[in-house]
Amino acid sequence: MTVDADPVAELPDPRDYGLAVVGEEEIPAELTSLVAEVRSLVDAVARTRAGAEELSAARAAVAAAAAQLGDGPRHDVGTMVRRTWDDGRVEYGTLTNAVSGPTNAAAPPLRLETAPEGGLRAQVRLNGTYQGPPGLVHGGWLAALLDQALGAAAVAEGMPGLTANLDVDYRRPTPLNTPLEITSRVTGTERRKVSVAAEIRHDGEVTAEGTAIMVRLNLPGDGGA
Ligand SMILES: CCCCCCCCCC(=O)SCCNC(=O)CCNC(=O)[C@H](O)C(C)(C)COP(=O)(O)OP(=O)(O)OC[C@H]1O[C@@H](n2cnc3c(N)ncnc32)[C@H](O)[C@@H]1OP(=O)(O)O
Repeated sequence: MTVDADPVAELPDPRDYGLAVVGEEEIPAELTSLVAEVRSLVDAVARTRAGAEELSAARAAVAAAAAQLGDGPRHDVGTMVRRTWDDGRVEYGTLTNAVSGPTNAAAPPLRLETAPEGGLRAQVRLNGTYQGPPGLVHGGWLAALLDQALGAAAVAEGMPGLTANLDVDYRRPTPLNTPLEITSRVTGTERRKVSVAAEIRHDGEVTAEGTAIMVRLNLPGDGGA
């Protein structure tokens, strides 16, 4: 595929588009650990065999926690989180992104990093709440993980866009509760189309792989058509 679209030199500040922005470093450590607790709680609730008394006590404790946070201040839906990479690059994602939002307890604990060989990589372990077939990750979640990694690869190259097309191949069953490696990279650009590829591996073997066309957002000063 021809490469005829340059990445934008600097991504615009979402605040210029009316979106609130929170710096990743501003997320309190207490919130990060609360999110981790809630993820464990959801898994525990999904598989508990506790008796009625314990369940009632747990429900009351959860209701108390919900009441404590329920009336407090909240970020607006659409709030962006700003991430500053070691080399000074800045990128934005949604704070409560369904697949990697750092404050979203319903999202897997996915954090993509720059890979030494180019593109992005992450290690993630999916608990029982991501289950499809017995002991295996649900294919919809695998597609979601690939979509996120694919989109983030384009963002990391300065070419944020929306997924126009996503192809997923499931090569092998993907187990729960074990480390999975996710990799992604840009493979080409053509006008506003950014081609991206990603894989999920377990024990070094590809269990799922995907390709996508991300259509770049029309941003001021970019090289897109
Ligand atoms: C750190 C943070 C990381 C964040 C990562 C986020 C990852 C998550 C990504 C998502 O989940 S995005 C949400 C799911 N996707 C959407 O909601 C997109 C919905 N679709 C649209 O909004 C529009 O269809 C779209 C923006 C994709 C394209 O509409 P446009 O009017 O802007 O573009 P246009 O139709 O002019 O097409 C531009 C080029 O893309 C091509 N194209 C459009 N749709 C296509 C398609 N489906 N398949 C292949 N190519 C496609 C089209 O042929 C054309 O190619 P050429 O330059 O060669 O002429």
